[in-house]
Amino acid sequence: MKQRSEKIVERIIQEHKDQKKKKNNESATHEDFVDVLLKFQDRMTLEIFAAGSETSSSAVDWAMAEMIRNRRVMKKAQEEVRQVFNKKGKVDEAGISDLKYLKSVVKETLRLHPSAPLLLPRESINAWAIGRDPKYWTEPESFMPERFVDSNIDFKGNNFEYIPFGAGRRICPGISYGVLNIELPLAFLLYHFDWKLPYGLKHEDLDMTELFGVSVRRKDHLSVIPIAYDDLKINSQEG
Ligand code: HEM
Repeated sequence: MKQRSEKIVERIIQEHKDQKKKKNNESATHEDFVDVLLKFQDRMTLEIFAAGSETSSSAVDWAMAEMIRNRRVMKKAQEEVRQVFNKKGKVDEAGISDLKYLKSVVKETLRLHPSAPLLLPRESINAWAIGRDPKYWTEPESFMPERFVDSNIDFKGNNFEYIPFGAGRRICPGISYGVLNIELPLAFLLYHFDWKLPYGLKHEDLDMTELFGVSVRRKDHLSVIPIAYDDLKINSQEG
């Protein structure tokens, strides 16, 4: 029964799409309810895709850059990830909740580098500046995930000094998905690889210049050399 009704809906959608193609060449266009729904669906899909992709990928980029610059943090986060997933030999979603320190790394990343710094469309609020305000944060310019380890501050907009996802009625509806979309790739990157900078660059000299816009991206692409964990394990067994 379900299959039959799905087929009927699919046929209606296809008919409307075909008609739309035909109508594009004619001046007078008449839209019915299905046409409007199709338009709405396309826009929604696009908007949700846009809202959820660059925000998370820019956070992953900044988290990696901060950890590469702060070797102590990288070591601690990597040890945690490997300790949690070593038995399984691979990273999976189920183990992410055990990554207490990595979760703090993500929080600290979004404090210093909120993906939507001006909380668009609320241009009057600057989450970037609030996250670095010395009234609320000790050593605000330092990357110290420890500040979140035993703290109650979360992403839900209850603490106005920390609002990377906004607050109140229009708070980001994609928080859980967005955060997982940062934590999971980071866990993969830290589990499977060690990271070093090319051309003998010093970690502490890594350029962190920001490029401001709707989002705050790195001005320069992050170029890093991955060293596979499997190779490291083999080398340490041989040596
Ligand atoms: C790191 C990831 C993300 C960050 C930092 C982020 C941040 C934000 C911020 C600051 C807002 C504006 C809140 C306000 O106006 O007060 C927002 C709104 C929104 N976000 Fe996100 N977001 C992220 C991921 C996502 C994902 C994954 C989705 C969807 C799957 C999503 C969907 C939306 C939508 C639909 C709105 C508009 C809500 C409204 O106006 O009622 N976001 N987001």
